[in-house]
Formats: sequence, C-alpha cells, structure tokens
Amino acid sequence: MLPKIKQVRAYVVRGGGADYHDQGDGHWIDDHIATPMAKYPEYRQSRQSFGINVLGTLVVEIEATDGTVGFAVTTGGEPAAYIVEKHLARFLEGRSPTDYEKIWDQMYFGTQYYGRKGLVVNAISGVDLALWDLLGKLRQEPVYHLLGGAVRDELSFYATGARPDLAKGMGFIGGKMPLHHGPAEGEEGLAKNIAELATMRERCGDDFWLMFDCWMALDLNYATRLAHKAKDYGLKWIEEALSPDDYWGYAALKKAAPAGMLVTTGEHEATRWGFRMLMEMECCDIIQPDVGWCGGVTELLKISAMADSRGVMVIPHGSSVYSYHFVITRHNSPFAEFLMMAPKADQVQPMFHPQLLDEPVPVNGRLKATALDKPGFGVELNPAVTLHRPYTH
Ligand SMILES: C[C@H](O)[C@H](O)[C@@H](O)[C@@H](O)C(=O)O
Ligand SMILES: [Mg+2]
Repeated sequence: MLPKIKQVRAYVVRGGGADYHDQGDGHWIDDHIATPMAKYPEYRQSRQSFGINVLGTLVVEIEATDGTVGFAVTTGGEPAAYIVEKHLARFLEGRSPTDYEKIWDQMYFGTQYYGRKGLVVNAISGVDLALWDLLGKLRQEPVYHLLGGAVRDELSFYATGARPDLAKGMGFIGGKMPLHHGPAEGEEGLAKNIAELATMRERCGDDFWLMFDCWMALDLNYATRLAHKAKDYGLKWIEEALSPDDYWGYAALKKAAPAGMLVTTGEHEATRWGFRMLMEMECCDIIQPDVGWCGGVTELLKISAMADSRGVMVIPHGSSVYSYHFVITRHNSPFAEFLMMAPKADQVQPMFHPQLLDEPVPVNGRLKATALDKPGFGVELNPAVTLHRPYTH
C-alpha cells in the first residue's frame, strides 16, 4: 500500500516558468499581439500592460508520510495558492494518493459554487498534476507509464513563436505565429497580418505548416475574412479566433472557414463539460486543452476519451512535461506544441525556464519517449528559484 498524503503546500514564483507570459522586455510574446483588449489603444502594444502576467506561477507540493514529495507548476500565483491551502488541501491530507478520482471530484464540486473554470480549475489542475507526480515517484514510474504507456516512439512538435522560418530550420513540423493585428486596426491591420503570413510562407516553402494564433481577439466576420485571405498562403489552422464563451461563433466559423482549413480552440476552456460543449456544438476540428488549466491529468483523460469517440484530435496547449507525458500515450494526440520561450524565438530553451531542473526539450523537433523515463513527470524544482508560501492551513 502507498503512504498517505501528509501535507499539501502552495507557493508562488515570479518570472517566467509556468506563467510563461511573465517575461522581460523585448520578448516576442509581448510584442503587439492581438487580444480582446486591443480595442483599447493603451493596451494594444503589450499584453502585460493589461495584466496577462498578473498571476505568476503556482507551485503545488504534496508530501507523503514517507517524505516523498510530488510537485507541479501552473499559472495561478497567490490567489490560486489561497484556494489550494484554504480549500483544496482538506480533500487530500490523510488520504491515499491513489484516490485521485475521489479527490478530483471533491475538489471540483467543493468549489463549484465559485469555480468551474479559470483560476479555480488552474488550482485544481496544479494539485492534480502534483498528485500524479507523487504517484509516479512512489511507484518509481514515469507518469506516461501510469497512463497506458507510449503509443509511438517519439513526440513530434510544432513551434509557437514569432519565427516559424527559424523553427523550420530547427526541425519542427510547423510554426504557429501570434496574430499581431485585430479588428480595431481595420483593413490595414488585416493586410499586415496577411503580409506577415505571406512572408513566412515565402521563407518556409509550401509544405511547412503555418498557423495563426488569434488569442481570442477577433469577431466572426473578421476571423472569416482573415481565414479566406490566409487560405491563399496555405494557413493550416486558425486558432482561438473568438471568445471562449462564443460557442455559437465558433460553430459558425467552422462552417464558414475555407475547405481544408482547420479551426482550433480550447486552451482557455476547462473540464469535460466545457469540452463537451465545444464538441457537441461542432466548434472546432482540434481541441487544445492546457493540462495545467483544464483540470489536470485526471480530467484530461476524460476530455480526451470524449474527443476520441468523435474523431477529434487533442493537441494540448504547450505545458512542457505535463503535456508531453499525456500526448505520448494518446492515439488522437499525434503531435505536440512547443512554445519558443527564447525572447527572439531563435533558439530552443526549456519552456518553463528557469523553474524546472532537467526539463526536456525537443531536439530537431522531436523528443523520444525514453527521454521521459524518470519517476513522475521527471523534473525537479530548481532550488535556485525562490519559493514564497503566502498562506498556510
Ligand atoms: C502565442 C499566443 O499569443 C499565446 O501567447 C500562447 O500562449 C498560446 O495561445 C499558445 O497557443 O501557445
Ligand atoms: Mg493558443
């Protein structure tokens, strides 16, 4: 029998890591990227100006009675730490780590009156990921072994960043570009978006996947026109064009998109119920849950099975080892996302740098399953990173 859970602890960390939008000046990820806030000129140049990095990283540690510690990092910072310490910890302490189904159910329904999506489910996800890390460490197995094992020898990655042309040279299977101009910048902005795509198509050749990530910034008409103009340059998919709440808009966009162009979304959706809505309303061709935001591994297993039954691909939003251990085990997750966190998107660096020791990165756009062969998620917290525990219980 496994040792019981002794204590759950929540810490916050600033500066990159799981809150990967929390970067320094001059980073591509904060350079005039279209957002729903871009209709306000004062918030158009920088997403940090309206607070995209306000939360910071949540670190969850779960210590067993034998001293083994599982941990995970996600986005959530101090408010998520409060929820973990003051609310969620009671559903774990004294329990067996194998009770992850009952623990998840109690965390979700115990917070349903104020949670269901967003920050609360980020906190639940962080706890769930730490629990799976603990299970792997106690059983001396990588998490992907606990999920059914690898269905392929290696992961292949597309790269998200401002330089798909450089990503091609690094061996990635595609490049997802941030969309820089939204409806507030009118036809001129739309033309600039298409010009950027045309430039990258010219540099990358005809066969390299190119995608736009629209980060919830558009309306249905703009997204439809962008998609049809982008068709001429072989855009593979248009991602998260609309508000996550606009299921009706996504259903219309999927119908209006050019034949062969994929419509994708889901990184800001949560739980099996949210993804059921996306799939039953036929909103998209690929769902992109973030395992650190959608409810964790326990919930993503349910989401993925639902998608598999409908022939929908699950390509998790990039979340480092937490998505790699999942993707390698799922037939309907044929490739993965890698976010280029180097400021100029010109080199591969660990996605959650500097928070994780031994964080694996793709080599030539690939990562062998055997690179994940360490207990749990196979990473440790970098001791050089200062943890702050704002609340106790
Ligand atoms: C590049 C996008 O604007 C986001 O920053 C990115 O985190 C996310 O949307 C993604 O799909 O990687
Ligand atoms: Mg995205």
